Amino acid sequence: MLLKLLILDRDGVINYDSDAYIKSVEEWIPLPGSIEAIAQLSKAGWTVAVATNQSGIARGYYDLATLDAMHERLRSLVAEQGGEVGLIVYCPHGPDEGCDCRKPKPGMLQSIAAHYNVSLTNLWFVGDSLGDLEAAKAVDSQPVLVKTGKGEKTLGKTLPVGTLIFDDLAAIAAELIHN
Ligand SMILES: O=P(O)(O)OC[C@@H](O)[C@H]1O[C@@H](OP(=O)(O)O)[C@@H](O)[C@@H](O)[C@@H]1O
Ligand SMILES: [Mg+2]
Ligand SMILES: [Zn+2]
Repeated sequence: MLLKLLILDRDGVINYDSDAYIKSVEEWIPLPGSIEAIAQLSKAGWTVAVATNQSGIARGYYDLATLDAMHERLRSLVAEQGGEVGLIVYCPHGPDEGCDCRKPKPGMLQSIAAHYNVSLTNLWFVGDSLGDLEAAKAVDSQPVLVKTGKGEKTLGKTLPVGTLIFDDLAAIAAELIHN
């Protein structure tokens, strides 16, 4: 049976983003409807994974223990709604380190697809930044833009051909669960 896998960007898709980075669990605040959306998708048989740039680690704004605490918070909130979060992959590197995992490079998408042994082709990757969409396009996945976080600003840029656009994660969940 084909695994129903959905990959999400984190900041600006699941939780509020900030130009000052999300530096603590207290600053990590879910966007309206995002926890419920993930739980509903999970309960409908979807595996929901996360691919997130976290250059704040390289910049020294917060440490790995804090990042893990944010992700434990995400997991517990979704669990409270009866759902679960799959693999969370992050890039802790800075823009100048030349790593393979920092979006718009597709390394994190490739890692997640390999973990679940699924094809990246047409796999939906949901993000709010152009780099998210470009990462998806690079591996023939389906770029999906949400208008939350930096999404409205990203809308003004030249998007990869075929990018799907939704208001928020709740709208994506409704689309995937009911179609
Ligand atoms: O949206 P995801 O990938 O989950 O995470 C984005 C964050 O890592 C941060 O990425 C930074 O970009 P730089 O890494 O400084 O280019 C800035 O855009 C911050 O506002 C943002 O919080
Ligand atoms: Mg983002
Ligand atoms: Zn990296």
